[in-house]
Amino acid sequence: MSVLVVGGAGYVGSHAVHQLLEQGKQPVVVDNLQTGHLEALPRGAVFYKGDVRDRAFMRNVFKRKRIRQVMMFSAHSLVGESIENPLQYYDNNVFGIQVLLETMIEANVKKIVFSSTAAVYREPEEVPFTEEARANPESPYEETKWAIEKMMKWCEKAHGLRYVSLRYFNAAGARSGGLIGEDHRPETHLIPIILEAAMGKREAVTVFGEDYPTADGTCIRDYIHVEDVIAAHLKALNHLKKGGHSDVFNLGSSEGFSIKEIIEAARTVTGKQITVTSGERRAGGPARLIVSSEKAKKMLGWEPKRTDIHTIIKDAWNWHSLNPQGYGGRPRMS
Ligand SMILES: NC(=O)c1ccc[n+]([C@@H]2O[C@H](COP(=O)([O-])OP(=O)(O)OC[C@H]3O[C@@H](n4cnc5c(N)ncnc54)[C@H](O)[C@@H]3O)[C@@H](O)[C@H]2O)c1
Ligand SMILES: O=c1ccn([C@@H]2O[C@H](COP(=O)(O)OP(=O)(O)O[C@H]3O[C@H](CO)[C@@H](O)[C@H](O)[C@H]3O)[C@@H](O)[C@H]2O)c(=O)[nH]1
Repeated sequence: MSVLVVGGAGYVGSHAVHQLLEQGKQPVVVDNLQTGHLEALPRGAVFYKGDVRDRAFMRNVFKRKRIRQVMMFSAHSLVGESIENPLQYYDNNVFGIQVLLETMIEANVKKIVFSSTAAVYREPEEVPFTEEARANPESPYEETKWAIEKMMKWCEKAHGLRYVSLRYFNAAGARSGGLIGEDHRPETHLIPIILEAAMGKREAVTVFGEDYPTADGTCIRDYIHVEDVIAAHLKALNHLKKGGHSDVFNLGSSEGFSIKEIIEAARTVTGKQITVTSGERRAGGPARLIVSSEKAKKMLGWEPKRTDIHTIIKDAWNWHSLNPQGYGGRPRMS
């Protein structure tokens, strides 16, 4: 059974490709490689280089392969950049999935698992928060994810599409063995930045704001192992395959860590000195974001396995240590 993985050469998507193969499924990857890496794809994956917004290209992919289900990862996904370039975000994220859904429906493929974000909620008063918390996107990035969830809902009504939307926060860690991992350029995410400082690739980590209303003044986030994120995607595919209805699920560890706690954990894991400097608050950065994943556990049977923050950082450190230049210069794996 072929599963189309749009954005499968990216950080999160490439972990999906590897897990799909492991489960005996055939991943068919579409990626324009704007932020993804060909070297992240195993030989067993079918790869089509192209843009999801290109209708003719997408029609051709559906013609050539018998695709049954779709996983959608491709997007622009930086909050700050989206505030500066909103139309670029609507184009890649909203128009991108519009073309995907059009070509899926034409090809009579009606099951999709979508990577949303838990940032659609902003900062509810009570944490951890459930799917019932009020959505309140505050940046074009989050707004596009929210709009896509509604787009899929209307396509269900009109065309019988069935979807699962997974809302998560900070995906981190890497597949064990160090073959694939996080390599964003430029890197903006906290854990890889801390590890680059530990490796001496950058002088210091700048903490964005130390005056938040939290115990140590730094932002608290919910970090989730990327392999657990993908395990939930596979459970969601299975839910749809078995005839399950469309739904939205939060994914998280239900535990929050402050920036200073993450830095301290990274010092323990790596045994390296990590220099820290103070910086201004980053735009669109709420103090405390922690989700409840009880619904995904109950309805999808999902159980995250790598919840310990030291394990998450250790797996990321293994990838960084084995690949100090990221994917740069590395041959495609066999
Ligand atoms: N990384 C996180 O912590 C996190 C958290 C919540 C949600 N998400 C969501 O998960 C998804 C994947 O995130 P990521 O960190 O792996 O990002 P990424 O940039 O590593 O991966 C995105 C992939 O999509 C490809 N792509 C982008 N636009 C495309 C287009 N128009 N056509 C074809 N391919 C295209 C890129 O080349 C890349 O390989 C995104 O939708 C993101 O919003 C990520
Ligand atoms: O050099 C840095 C980088 C980050 N931070 C802080 O560390 C925390 C985590 O930052 P980061 O790893 O960039 O994640 P978020 O900004 O929380 O955003 C992530 O989580 C969002 C919620 O889903 C996703 O939508 C985004 O794609 C994903 O990047 C935030 O408080 C940042 O302000 C620093 O202090 N210094």
